[in-house]
Amino acid sequence: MSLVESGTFELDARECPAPGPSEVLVEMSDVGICGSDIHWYEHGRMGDRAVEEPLVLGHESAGTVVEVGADVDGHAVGDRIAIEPGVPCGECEYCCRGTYNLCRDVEFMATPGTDGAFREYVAWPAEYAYGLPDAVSTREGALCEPISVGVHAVRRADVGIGDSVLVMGAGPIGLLAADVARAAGAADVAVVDVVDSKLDRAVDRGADLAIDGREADVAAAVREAFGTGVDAAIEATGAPPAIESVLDVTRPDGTVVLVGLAPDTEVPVDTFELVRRQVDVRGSYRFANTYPTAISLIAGGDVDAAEIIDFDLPLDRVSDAFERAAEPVVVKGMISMD
Ligand SMILES: NC(=O)C1=CN([C@@H]2O[C@H](COP(=O)(O)OP(=O)(O)OC[C@H]3O[C@@H](n4cnc5c(N)ncnc54)[C@H](O)[C@@H]3O)[C@@H](O)[C@H]2O)C=CC1
Ligand SMILES: CC(=O)[C@H](N)C(=O)O
Repeated sequence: MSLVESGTFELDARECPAPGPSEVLVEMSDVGICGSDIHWYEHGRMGDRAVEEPLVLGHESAGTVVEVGADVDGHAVGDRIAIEPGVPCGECEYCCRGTYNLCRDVEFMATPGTDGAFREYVAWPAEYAYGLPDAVSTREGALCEPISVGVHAVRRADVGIGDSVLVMGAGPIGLLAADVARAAGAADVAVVDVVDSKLDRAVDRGADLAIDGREADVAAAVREAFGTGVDAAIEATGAPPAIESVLDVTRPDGTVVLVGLAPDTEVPVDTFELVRRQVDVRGSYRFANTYPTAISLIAGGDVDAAEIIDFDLPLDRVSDAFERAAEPVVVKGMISMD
């Protein structure tokens, strides 16, 4: 199923790909709809990149191996796997350092030039396919991708035992990052959002404090609850007012990790305050070396991946699914390929 222009998907018949020697052929079963898929669907472009050829969307995916390339070890036909959607060049400075999320030549699913996972079969490098244990369904395994964004952000935030953490935004990234922060040892987790049902959901999932960003002065609410501020804050909205206020919620020597992405986001920054309070402000881009951790977090019950899913629809209802996934109350929509 390809996006041919903004708002239009078309079913196109393609040959089943043949896996290369180091690839596995995967029959897809579950694919999540990410905010970036919705952005491509609604606008047909992102920044300076546009959909000029039909593009298969979907990069949160899992399925079953149906064929293995001649050189593949460690995967067999019948294995259920989650697919890591970015394949880096493996040769640049960042790949060599292990921060392959920063590779400039990465081929990332569902971006122009690299088809995504809303299709029956995907041939993918075995190195970026991860076996799922019995305790993890393919539906949950597909969500290793947004969980990985959370794992990377929590690592960037250096969250440790006993820490207090604020997560701005209770979308999929925020809710999953909150679970990951708890698993990393956070003793107190506060979540901010501007949608009632999402605040309720954060509390149901274990947040100690839910702050309504429409009503509260977030920094004042944080200080009331946590004294001089939280140890770490993770921004997962991309909304300028939230970005502005997240810079003011940590204690002196705290860490703010910016995950939220929105084109052309500019916010006023009081650098004097950031310097005086010695705040670390860090970006967090995609993820590297996170899939095994994401799988263990689901298997161990630390991250409730299934709970964030609001609906599953079949591939032939992909347009309905995208319209529904874009509703502000929806956290995660999935396409079920079976
Ligand atoms: N850095 C990276 O590698 C990645 C960044 N992202 C970005 O992270 C952000 C979060 O992703 P999703 O959870 O998928 O997005 P989402 O749009 O589903 O969730 C954002 C949440 O923020 C809430 N929100 C909006 N304005 C707010 C405000 N002023 N205060 C508090 N909450 C507010 C919304 O109600 C929503 O629940 C997006 O900007 C996305 O583009 C997503 C994946 C990877
Ligand atoms: C990592 C992501 O999920 C993001 N949507 C992206 O395309 O970078």
